[in-house]
Amino acid sequence: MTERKPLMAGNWKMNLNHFEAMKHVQELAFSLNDKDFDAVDVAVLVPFTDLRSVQTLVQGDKLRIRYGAQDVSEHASGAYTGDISAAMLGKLDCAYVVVGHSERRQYHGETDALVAAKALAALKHGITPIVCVGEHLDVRKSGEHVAHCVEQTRGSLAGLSADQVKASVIAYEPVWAIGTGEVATPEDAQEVCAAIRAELASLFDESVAAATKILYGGSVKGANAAELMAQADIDGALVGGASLDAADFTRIIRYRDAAVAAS
Ligand SMILES: O=C(CO)COP(=O)(O)O
Repeated sequence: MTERKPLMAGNWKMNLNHFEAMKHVQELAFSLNDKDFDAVDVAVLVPFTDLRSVQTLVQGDKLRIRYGAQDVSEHASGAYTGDISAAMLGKLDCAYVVVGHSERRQYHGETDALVAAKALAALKHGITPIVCVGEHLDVRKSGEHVAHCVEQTRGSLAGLSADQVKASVIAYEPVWAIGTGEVATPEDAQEVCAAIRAELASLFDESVAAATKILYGGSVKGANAAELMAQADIDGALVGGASLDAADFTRIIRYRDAAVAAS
C-alpha cells in the first residue's frame, strides 16, 4: 500500500498579475475545506511577481494552500540579470518550484544537467523541486517514449542523493498533451510513471521509489482526474489551464467525489 499523499499543483504559467492572483487564491480557499486539505496537498505555482502577495494572503489568513515558483536559478547569487535564486524563493517561504518544465526546455534551451542543478539549488533551501520530464509527439510515435522519459529522469536527477530525490516530486508531462486538450490515456500515463518509479528503484532502492511522488500533467481537468488518479503510480497532477478556474481546480482536488459518483 502506498502512503504517498496526493499533490494537486496548479501551474499558472504566465497568467494572473498579483491582484488577480490574490482574488484567485481567495476564491480557491473559499471553495476548499479542511477535509480537502487532509486528503490532498494543494499548491499554486505562480509568476514571480505574485509570490509576495500570495505569501501575505496565505500566511495572513492561515490558508492551507501551498505555493511556489515556476523556475529558479541554478546559481546562488551574482551577475545573472533577470534570474531569481533559491535563497530568494526560500525567503518567501515557497514550498515548491517547478524545474525543467517542457516550455523552459523548449523556449530557453534547458538541458537535463541544468535542470538537475536547479533541483539541487532548490533542495539546498528546503524547497521541493517539481522536476518535469516528458516526450514530444515524434518520440511517442516512434515508440521510444518510455526510454526517453527514463533517460530524462536520470539526467534531471543527476547528483541528487537518495534523500534529495525523496524530497523531490517528479512530473511526467507528455509535451503533446500540454494545453492541447489531448490527455494521455490513464494507461499511457501509468506506463511512463511506473517506468520512472522502477528507474528510481534501480538508481537508488525501493524505499526511494516508494516515497517519491510522481505526478501526471497534460490537459488534466475535473472530468478526467479520477481515472488518472486511479492508476497505481500517479500521485497527483500538475495542472495548467484548468488550475486557472477555481471551480475546475476544486473538482480535480475532489477527484474522489467523481470516482464515487461514477461507481
Ligand atoms: O504544462 C502543464 C502543467 O505544467 C499542463 O498544462 P495543461 O493542463 O494546460 O495542459
